[in-house]
Amino acid sequence: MSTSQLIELAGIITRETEKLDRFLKQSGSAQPSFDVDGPTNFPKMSDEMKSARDEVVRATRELGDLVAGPTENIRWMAWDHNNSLSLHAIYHYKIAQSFPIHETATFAQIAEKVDLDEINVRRFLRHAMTNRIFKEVEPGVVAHTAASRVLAEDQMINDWVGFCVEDIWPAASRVVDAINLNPSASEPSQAGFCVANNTIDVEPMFVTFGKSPKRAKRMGGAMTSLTGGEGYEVSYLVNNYDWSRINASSGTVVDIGGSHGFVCIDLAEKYKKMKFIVQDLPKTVQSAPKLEGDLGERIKFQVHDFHTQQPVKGADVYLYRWILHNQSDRYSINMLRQLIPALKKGARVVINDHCLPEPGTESLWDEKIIRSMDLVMLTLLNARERSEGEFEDLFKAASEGLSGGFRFLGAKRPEGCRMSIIEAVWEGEDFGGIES
Ligand SMILES: C[S@@+](CC[C@H](N)C(=O)[O-])C[C@H]1O[C@@H](n2cnc3c(N)ncnc32)[C@H](O)[C@@H]1O
Repeated sequence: MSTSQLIELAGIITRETEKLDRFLKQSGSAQPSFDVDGPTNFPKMSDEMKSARDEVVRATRELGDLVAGPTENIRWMAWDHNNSLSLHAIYHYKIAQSFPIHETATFAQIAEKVDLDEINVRRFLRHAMTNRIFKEVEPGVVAHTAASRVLAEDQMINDWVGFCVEDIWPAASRVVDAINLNPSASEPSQAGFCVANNTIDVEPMFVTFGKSPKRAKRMGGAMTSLTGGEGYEVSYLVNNYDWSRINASSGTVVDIGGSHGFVCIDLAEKYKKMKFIVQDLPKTVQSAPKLEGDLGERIKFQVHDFHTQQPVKGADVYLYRWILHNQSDRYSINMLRQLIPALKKGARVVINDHCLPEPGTESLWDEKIIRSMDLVMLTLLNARERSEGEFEDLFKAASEGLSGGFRFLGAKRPEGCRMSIIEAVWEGEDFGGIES
């Protein structure tokens, strides 16, 4: 009798889990645990161990889904929002912070502390406990777990949860309405977020957040929590692009939407001859820290709206990091066109963003994260993540009607990195002029 898929998956789980277990023991690392004192993250590990861990996650999910069957899976998947609901209540009422992590509290004590009816405290927490957030150590008595401890102690995870449950979730529930109203889904002020916030055709999310320091700060923390994780380090961009070629000719990089210039600072520390212009909106440029000495000499800040014509002519690289995924195709194409009057022949446009994989080329879990990111961009801004082919299409559209134009050079994802480096070269007319 041939081995069934179930047994095959179970075999993978056993084999790969044994590898992980050996690694944890040999490295003297703590065993994973749901206990309040359990580790909050898996320890750093080699690529081989990372792939063992990925296999355990993939195979256990696949096995679980197979034995549950499609009807059950769909039935309960459609209830996923209840996870957001109990998490929202915990976030909103600061329940994780309501009693010390090594102590217990009754539902009644928590209710009094957070000023919420006991029946509601009980039902939110008993639901969250099914996700191992808190546990009931004896009837009516609650203790922390590793997960509730993270909520109690990690401000950035709290920001992430708050942004997801209070900003993204209500907006996601209005995306279909937003598309029905405006099927092209290309205007940032017509996104699901705007329907949910009564700002449709009034203003995009960033303007709404600009009026609410609390929401803006929370989104900042949420982004730091996401992009501060493994696979998002600036070092991947610094170490996986041929900057030495630009450095050799003391070339210039324009970092468009470059915030406070931290990418350019890292590049400038490694490449001593390169020069940089960091462009951003007035408020961001004004609040950028003053750079001293050599860094101050080589890194300049400039106010520039990237929807308007590029003022720095003849630079070697125009860099967009975490920029184009905030824009629909219509706006992205316009932004690339706005570069053209500044471009010299051979100038490079470098994009550092997610690049959607071909379907089925990554684990379902990794694919789900990146495809969810694409849905979130739609939800908040009518923007999108793109595949390599879709990036190429942007450059083709920006070159339309021009002789030469952009030649797409491709996308590459450095090993271990979640983002890709996407590049095109300008082969149209030389508009470089004098570098400003
Ligand atoms: C997601 S952040 C990316 C920052 C940085 N490039 C990085 O790698 O983290 C987007 C940046 O674009 C800037 N920005 C937004 N709209 C802009 C505009 N119209 N013109 C120039 N910069 C803009 C924001 O102020 C912010 O610094």
